[in-house]
This record gives sequence, structure tokens and C-alpha cells, in this order.
Amino acid sequence: MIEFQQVSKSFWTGKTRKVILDQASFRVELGRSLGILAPNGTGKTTIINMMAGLEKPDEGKVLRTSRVSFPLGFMGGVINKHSGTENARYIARLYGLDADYVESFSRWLCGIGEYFDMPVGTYSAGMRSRFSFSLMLALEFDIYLIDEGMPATTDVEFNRKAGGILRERLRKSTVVIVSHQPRTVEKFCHQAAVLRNGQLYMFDTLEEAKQLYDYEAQG
Ligand SMILES: Nc1ncnc2c1ncn2[C@@H]1O[C@H](COP(=O)(O)OP(=O)(O)OP(=O)(O)O)[C@@H](O)[C@H]1O
Repeated sequence: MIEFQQVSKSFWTGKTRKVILDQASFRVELGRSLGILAPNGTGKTTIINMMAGLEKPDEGKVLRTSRVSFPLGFMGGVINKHSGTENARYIARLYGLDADYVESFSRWLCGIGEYFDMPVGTYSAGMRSRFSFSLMLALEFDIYLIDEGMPATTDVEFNRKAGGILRERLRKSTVVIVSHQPRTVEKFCHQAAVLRNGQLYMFDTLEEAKQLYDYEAQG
């Protein structure tokens, strides 16, 4: 479970204060995948980062009682001067997992050949994206955090392999997706929420959430 208790978060933009959450309280329960609908620039990434523990709230608490992933595509824990192999083994140890397994799984999935043994700093954007995605799928989490759907990779073979594993994983675990598109949310989630005026409004069905979201978009 992830629980936000009276969480406030805002940024000072130089002229005004941009409020992302204002004393917001909500929960993500295990087994109830949640899609959060919010227009671009309103705080999707900030909320996902707070769920992952990468960003702190200004006030309130974020409690985690499950294994929560880093956001899909996140490269923050990866060290550029080290190779894919070294990074995979290091991250496996951080999570208390078998380094041989994590290394061989991510080597197989990301399919970047000999680059896996070269420094991550030499990877193309596509390779980096495949590498971090492979690493995330090599680790087991209870709750997966996804910012705006699948990362953009143009490698058809990778998308097929990784998409299949992700779908299988998501069937057994819980996912939180933040997106500006109801279509992305529809694919994975049981429950939907709309971010509006610093509050997260939870709905049992996507249809109800869409009504508020569309209403907002028109207004
Ligand atoms: N560290 C920061 N300092 C100042 N402003 C910030 C900071 N981080 C985010 N913001 C601002 O807060 C708002 C929300 O940012 P965030 O990246 O969470 O939104 P988003 O919905 O994910 O955006 P996008 O859809 O464009 O990726 C934006 O206006 C952004 O400029």
C-alpha cells in the first residue's frame, strides 16, 4: 500500500506558487491498479516521484508498506561511468537479489549486445531507455510506477518482449499510471483518479473519472 496523508507540495516558479497537492490524502491499495488523469504540466511526474520516495512532500507523509518500484524509465540510480553489467549487479545487491540472475535477465531483455559491457554513458537514448526498463523488469515489485505509459522505444523486438513481460507482471501486481490520456489508463487500471486543484479525486470506474476530466478539459 502507498498512503498519502495530508500531503502538500508546491513549487515557486519565480512569479507564482505552483500548487501540485494541497493537503491531499489518498491510498493505493494492493491489487487495485490506479490511473491518475492529469493534464500536462500539472504535477504527474512530481506525484510519481513522491510515491517512489525520490521527492519529499513539503508537508504531510507518504507511507509505503509494499515494495514500490522506481518510475519506469528512471535512470537516477544508474552510474554512467559503469557498464550495464556493473550497474545491474550493483542494483541487484541494493535490492537483496541474486546478481547473476538480474545481470543475465537484463542482458537478455535489453538486447544491446556488447554495449552491455560498456559504460552506460556511451549508450544512445534508445539503449538507455531499454536498459533501465530491463532493469526494472528484472526486479520484483508489488507496485509498479509508470509515468505516461511505455517508454518510447522504436525497437520492435524489444517492445514485443518487454511488453509481454510487463503485461504478465502487471497481471500479478499493482500499477500506478499517471497520464494525460484516458486511453493509457484504460489498458491497465481498475480504478481512476483525477488531479484537480491540488486534490486527487478517486473514482471506482474510469468512466466516472473521465466525466470529471473531460468537463475540466472543456472548462
Ligand atoms: N524542481 C522544480 N522547481 C520548480 N518548478 C518545478 C519543479 N519541478 C516541477 N516544477 C513545476 O511543477 C509543475 C509540475 O511538474 P511535473 O513535471 O510534475 O508535471 P507533469 O504533469 O509531469 O508535466 P509533463 O506532462 O509536462 O511531464 C510544472 O509547472 C513544473 O514546471
